[in-house]
Amino acid sequence: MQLSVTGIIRRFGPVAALGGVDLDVAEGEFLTILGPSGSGKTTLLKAIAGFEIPDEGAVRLGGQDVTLAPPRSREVGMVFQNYALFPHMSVAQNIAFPLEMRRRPRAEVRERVAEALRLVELDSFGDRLPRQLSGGQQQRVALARAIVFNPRLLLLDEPFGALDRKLRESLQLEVRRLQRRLKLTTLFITHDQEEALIMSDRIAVMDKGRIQQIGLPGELYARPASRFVADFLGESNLLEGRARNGVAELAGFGAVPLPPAQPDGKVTLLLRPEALRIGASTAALPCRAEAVVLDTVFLGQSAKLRLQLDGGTEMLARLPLRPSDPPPPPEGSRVALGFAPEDLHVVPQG
Ligand SMILES: Nc1ncnc2c1ncn2[C@@H]1O[C@H](COP(=O)(O)OP(=O)(O)OP(=O)(O)O)[C@@H](O)[C@H]1O
Repeated sequence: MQLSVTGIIRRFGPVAALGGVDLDVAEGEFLTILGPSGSGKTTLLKAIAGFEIPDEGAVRLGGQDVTLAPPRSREVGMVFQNYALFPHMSVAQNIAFPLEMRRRPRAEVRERVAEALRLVELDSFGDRLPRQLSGGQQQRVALARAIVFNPRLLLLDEPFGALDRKLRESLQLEVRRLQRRLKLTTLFITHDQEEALIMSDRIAVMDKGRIQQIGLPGELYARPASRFVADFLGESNLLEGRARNGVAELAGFGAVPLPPAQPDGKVTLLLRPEALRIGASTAALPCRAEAVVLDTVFLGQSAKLRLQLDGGTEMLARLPLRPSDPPPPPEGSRVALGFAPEDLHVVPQG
């Protein structure tokens, strides 16, 4: 169901955990709130779930104002990082709990629990206790419990935080598949930018109690609206320079052409590490410099290089590697670097 948050403010003493948040999540959309620790993500989720009453602003679900409604009445499913299953109840009893609370008839409970178990692929685990399951399985039970009553909205607060990488990745895909299939409006919280890029229809980047930018993952990555977003989402080279007559003077690279209509004055330019090329392939590029390799990290399908330009500026490059490619240049070697000016993004000042 459509969720709309308008002008939410929540203060704790002198701290404004939320400093005026506006957010619309469309029906069936998977929206991620991405932000560093302390940016206000959990406080926002609590205000939406009904565990925090905001000082100002409103929360609407399907057009209905629920700002002051008790959590139970909102019909919202939630999954947290620490599974929060009832340890003395079986898996099936855990999943049945929200239905029992709603006093659903026994036959319906049985049917819905079986269906939820099937959806999270734990059909044969109904009689086990939570402690007899792995972390990933427990989190799937928590998910089944959150969706078994057909919630109007699903809230996920760092649900994979305690899991190892492989398990995280398979659960990310599983949750996404399930969410699409059930067309569940979902708000997902993470501080992991890679997870946000993998899972989301849209991402809202939060900092200091405010949404700094909201958009499609590709849009935020390619055209961040501020230095903070450029830095927080993905790896970045942020180059400072001065623009004059459509050209910026950049240390090491010389005059670099800027996009049309760029006013004169200070500019911050974003160049993603994968846009920086090194070695022979730079010969035909209009923006070139020389650098020393400070270190090289081999990552399997790519290598990450930290480079230092002659003027002292450090840059990051990411080189895609095929199995037949020669090894990347080692530490201490001198290399040519270059990029195409169309790969630059001018980061708005402010
Ligand atoms: N009950 C509270 N009392 C006082 N301050 C609080 C309370 N809850 C949150 N805060 C403060 O509000 C700010 C936002 O906290 P919040 O938990 O929403 O951040 P977060 O983005 O979810 O962080 P994390 O990723 O670490 O969970 C922080 O500065 C926090 O210290």
